Parts: sequence; C-alpha cells; structure tokens
Amino acid sequence: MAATLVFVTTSAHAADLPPGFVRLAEVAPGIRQDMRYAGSHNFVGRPVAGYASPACWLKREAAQALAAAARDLEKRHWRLVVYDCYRPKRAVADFLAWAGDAADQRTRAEFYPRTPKSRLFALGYVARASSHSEGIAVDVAAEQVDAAGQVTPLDFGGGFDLFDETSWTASKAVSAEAAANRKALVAVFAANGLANYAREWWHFSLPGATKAPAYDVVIREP
Ligand SMILES: C[C@@H](N)C(=O)N[C@H](C)C(=O)O
Ligand SMILES: [Zn+2]
Repeated sequence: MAATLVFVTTSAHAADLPPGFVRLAEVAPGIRQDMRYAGSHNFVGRPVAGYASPACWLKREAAQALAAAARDLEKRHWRLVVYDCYRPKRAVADFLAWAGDAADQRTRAEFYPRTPKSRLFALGYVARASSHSEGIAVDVAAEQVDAAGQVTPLDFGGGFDLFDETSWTASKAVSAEAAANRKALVAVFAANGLANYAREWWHFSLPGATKAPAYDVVIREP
C-alpha cells in the first residue's frame, strides 16, 4: 500500500514539468534561486505571465551541467544564484507587449537607462524565440560564501538584466575585478559545456541541446 502511494505521488509530481525537465532544487539544492520574473524586481516591474511559482526548471542535461559548474565554483567559495531558467513562451509574449508600451518607463533607471525599450529585442537583449523556452538556458550570477556562511556579493560590473553595452561580457567599461569575475564564471561554465552569450554576462546555454522544442507550460509548483 505504501509503495502504491509513493508511485502515485511521484507520477503526479513529474507530470507538471515538460518532458525531460527537472527541478533544479532537486538536482542542485545548493544553488540559490532568485527567480526574478516570478516577482516584481525585473525589467517589466511585475510578475511575468507563466511564472506562477518562483522555481527553476531546466532540461535534465542543462541542470546537470549547471550543477557541475556549481561544484567547480565551490572551490573558489562561490555560490551560484539563478535568476531565470525555463521561460514559458507566454512570458516572451508578455515581454514583447511590455516593450511596445512606450508609456511605461517605470523600470528604466535600473534596467535600460541608456537603451530605448522599443529596441531591446532588436539589439538582442531579449529574444523572440528564446533558448530559455527550451529549458537549456540559464541567467546566473555568483556570490562569495565564507567558511562562517557570511555572504558577500561579487562585482560583475552591473546587475542582472542591465540592458546596455556595459553588460556585454567583454566590455572594457567595467572594473578589472568585474572583468575577472566574468572571465572566471565564463571559463568554469565553458568547461562544463555551457556557452556564454556575448551581450549578457549572466546568460548561458547548453549549445549541444539546441534541437529541443520550446514549451509554454506554466511554472507552477504543487
Ligand atoms: C531577458 C534576458 N534575461 C535574456 O535571457 N535574454 C536572452 C537574449 C533571451 O531572451 O533569451
Ligand atoms: Zn537569459
């Protein structure tokens, strides 16, 4: 009887995710999740369509690559922080509608101070067909955690989703420390099969998995 109950629970749980997807919390519980599009601290300024729960879902191969990168970075006492993982297609549609509303400039100072919001798609800062929707991309930074558990933010030369040229990974406009941190993150991710996107130091994807279909399953945890 107990075995039957366990089977039923597991099946219902797994059915909520697109096929081949896993919850990052189950693969790499040590990675901190700050799922920005499920809340209001993002460039849209409110929860984005499709994010009913603040959870990181990824294709299994991408989650495993991310977990391996996180293990390597532990040697530097870095802990990864993910901001976005799988992104439902309806979220991209929400981004597009937001970009077309020139009257709403509420988040400009933090996220696009030098770039018109109408140009964010054309300039490559937001994709119409995103590898996030395939579950093979992740937006990520890192923080330093010392032996006593004290957390110190690392300088990457600007925040997540700052849409301008200072966020280009090779930008010369950032400090030497920020440039070195970007380089270290990119090197460890590359060693684990995750490629950086040159216009966003925080965006990585698993290129070997690009045949994956895009999904529109809402992120909703039981
Ligand atoms: C919107 C930003 N976080 C991002 O992920 N940009 C890339 C280009 C994407 O939308 O796939
Ligand atoms: Zn991204």
